[in-house]
Amino acid sequence: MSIAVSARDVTVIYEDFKALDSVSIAVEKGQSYGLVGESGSGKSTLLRAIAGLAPVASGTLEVNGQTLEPRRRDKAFYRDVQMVFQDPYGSLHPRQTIDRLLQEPLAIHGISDAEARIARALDEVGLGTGFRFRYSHQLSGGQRQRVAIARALIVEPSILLLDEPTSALDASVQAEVLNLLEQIRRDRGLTFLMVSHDLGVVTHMCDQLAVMRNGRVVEHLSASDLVEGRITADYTRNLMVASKGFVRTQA
Ligand SMILES: Nc1ncnc2c1ncn2[C@@H]1O[C@H](COP(=O)(O)OP(=O)(O)OP(=O)(O)O)[C@@H](O)[C@H]1O
Repeated sequence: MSIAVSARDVTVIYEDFKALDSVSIAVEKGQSYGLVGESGSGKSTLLRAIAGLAPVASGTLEVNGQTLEPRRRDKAFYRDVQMVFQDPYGSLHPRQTIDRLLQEPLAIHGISDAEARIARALDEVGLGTGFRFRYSHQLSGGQRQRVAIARALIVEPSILLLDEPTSALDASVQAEVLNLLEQIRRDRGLTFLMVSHDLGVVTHMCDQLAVMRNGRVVEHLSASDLVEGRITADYTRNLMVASKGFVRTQA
């Protein structure tokens, strides 16, 4: 099995604060990998380090077999690795139409068949072309997050970095968006690296996970390790108690 994303002994230091301390993970191609831990444990910092947005002091990052320079990413990387953020209000300009928001990444990457791609992306996220000329401020939180996902998908990445993609949404909308993401992952054969503070969400979505605390990985687990109780760290047990449990989703 080939590796899509690898971090080896990655340390990130903000001024004098060590936000990541020698963190290693390996995400296989096509896998859905979770990063879980309480607030401030370093989950988003790891995603940002992969995206070239955090000051990596030491260690090695690789994407699809290519070693990444500490803070430089080439254009092909920004097409192949897309991020979806927690806040669908902050990440989409409210005064732009959905059409404009979807055209933007196509223009950045010099992709020409906009009509077909916009129609496909809107269909894939369950919005349809009727939404194309609406403004993002006219949409609900769940609809906005669908647009954010469409914006990531429209350039045909192989990897999605998902930073708490549903935690700003109501529970029922959260389940719908998680189901949608899982469907898209399967249909497109994508690799997911997904951050959540909620072990229930990660267990539902991910095959493998790393439990993080104070900038370190406490343990690496598979989803079945969790379900069958093969846990070694008390910290992970406490997270399980604090999590909402499994997110109930419709098939
Ligand atoms: N730009 C920055 N400058 C200084 N410290 C930072 C910066 N970004 C993050 N940190 C610190 O690094 C630590 C890890 O932050 P990070 O955002 O990765 O945590 P997290 O696990 O994603 O938390 P949350 O679930 O609250 O988003 C925190 O203590 C945070 O205050």
